[in-house]
Amino acid sequence: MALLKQMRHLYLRRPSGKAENRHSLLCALGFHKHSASQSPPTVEENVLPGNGIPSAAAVGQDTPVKTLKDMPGPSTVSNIIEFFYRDGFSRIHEIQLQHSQKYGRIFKSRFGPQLVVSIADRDMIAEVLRAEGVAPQRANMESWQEYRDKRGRATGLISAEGEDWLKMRSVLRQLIMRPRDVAVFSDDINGVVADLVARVRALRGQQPDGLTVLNVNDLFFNYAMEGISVILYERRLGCLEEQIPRLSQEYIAAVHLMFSSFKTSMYAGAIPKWLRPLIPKPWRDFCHSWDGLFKFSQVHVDRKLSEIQAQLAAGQEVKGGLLTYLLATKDLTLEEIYANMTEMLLAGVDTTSFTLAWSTYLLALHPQVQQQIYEEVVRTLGPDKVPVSEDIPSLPLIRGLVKETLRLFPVLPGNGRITQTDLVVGGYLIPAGTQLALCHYSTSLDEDTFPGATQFQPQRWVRRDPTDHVDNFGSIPFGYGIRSCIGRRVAELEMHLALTQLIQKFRIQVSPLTQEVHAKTHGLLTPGGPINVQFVDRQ
Ligand code: HEM
Repeated sequence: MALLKQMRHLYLRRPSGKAENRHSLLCALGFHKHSASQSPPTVEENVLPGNGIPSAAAVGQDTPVKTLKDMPGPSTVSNIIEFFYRDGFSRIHEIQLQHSQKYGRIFKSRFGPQLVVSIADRDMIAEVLRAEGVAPQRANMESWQEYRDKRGRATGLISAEGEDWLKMRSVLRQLIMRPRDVAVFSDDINGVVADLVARVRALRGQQPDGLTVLNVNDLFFNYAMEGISVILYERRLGCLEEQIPRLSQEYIAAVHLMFSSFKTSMYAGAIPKWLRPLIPKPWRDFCHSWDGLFKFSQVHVDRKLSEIQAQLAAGQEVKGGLLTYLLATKDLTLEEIYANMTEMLLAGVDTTSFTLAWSTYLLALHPQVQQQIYEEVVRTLGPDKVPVSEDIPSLPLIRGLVKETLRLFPVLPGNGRITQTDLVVGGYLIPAGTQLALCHYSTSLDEDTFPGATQFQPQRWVRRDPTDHVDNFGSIPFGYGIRSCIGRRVAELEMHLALTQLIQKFRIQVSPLTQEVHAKTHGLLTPGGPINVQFVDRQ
């Protein structure tokens, strides 16, 4: 990416304390609502052909505005029963659907002291997101902030707010937000895809039928981990090798553990501080998980820094990618680099791997659809050509496959926003500071927006002609607007390149070992059981 001939200002050691260089970016850059400096998605990012969508639901001047008191919703007692006695935490997506059917497209719920307004309507969601200010807030991140204060760590994009967030976002968005920015990673990702294909062959060879890969999610976890590490740390970890190097193995095991314990320890933030001496485990686990995540990133960032310093000392040219660029430019402090690498790793592994696991499952369940996609791939690339990022626009069904998978199984079944001004939505006055839950799982399954909503139809995303598109907030798996997923293009590249090659090389079939797999919520929307699929050679 960047050719750095001279780097005199590299970070030499880890500064202590929190992020430095906080200056009033909001004022200095003169940001205001809908400024040109924001990065609203292109039309192409949120399009769905063929469905006319009315303009966002508006409250007429004369319509009397109702208050939150008037808003329907489940009682606190029924929520407690649903979540604690009926294990609602693993069915949050289903409860979202049930509640929206029972109470309507906007309803309120109370979780202890916290009031949440849920919105399960495409147009109301559009209204909220389109009205966002310059630094939208997703949720209360007090516990994340508390950990960072305690350890003298900086916040990364996920946990930062206000000017800190805006500063980091404006640096990172220039590096990985557009398809052409991530196109440079094509070759590196294809190296990882080659190892994925080899790993599929090796794993199926270990099964009696010579075809089945058990629990593809483990395989895709390793693929996603390897893929994101190549981009974030500019380094291969060996996650897809037969013998994973010991150091990498330890890291993968630690990170694996962290990802799983992390999700449960998320509840640490929900337990009031005064209760911690009585119930210390969640907060202890929460801190422990973050210690591990930060350590992992720090090792790799520090290693890169040492390599660069050695190259400079030897008078060599320094070439590199994202991390090299960040270390060289000092646009972010070293602590901010640690924090962002940590948070991007956290956000970039499970999300991509679950989506890939669901995609292969859906392909296996729908051989005819798979055949159509295969024909498109072979028509466009032939049976052997390795796809690169520039080929993806010519593979609309591969893009449709990813979009349709994320519509049926949005990794984040809901998202949050804290309102920054008073808003009127759906006829209700919602005061500033209210936590909103945007119910993407429900809107993704709305028949009005997606006829045949429960069916798997990647072709529904293919445009019939260039004018065949409308803004669509029914399915926005990466969010929308200035606070949307910064890793979207990276994730898409990893998924498009992997799926294209898997479809090109293998017929993917359901294994007799696979039971029907349902989704469950475990922080993210995950496969509720192992997905075992057969990979049959095409040639
Ligand atoms: C299938 C893959 C992925 C999905 C579905 C996904 C989805 C999302 C969603 C819904 C959000 C919240 C957006 C909002 O609030 O409007 C988000 C935020 C974020 N994602 Fe992703 N993501 C994926 C992959 C990745 C990857 C690979 C990375 C790392 C490069 C990443 C890094 C982030 C970060 C840092 C944020 C916080 C952005 C901010 O607050 O400014 N994500 N993602």
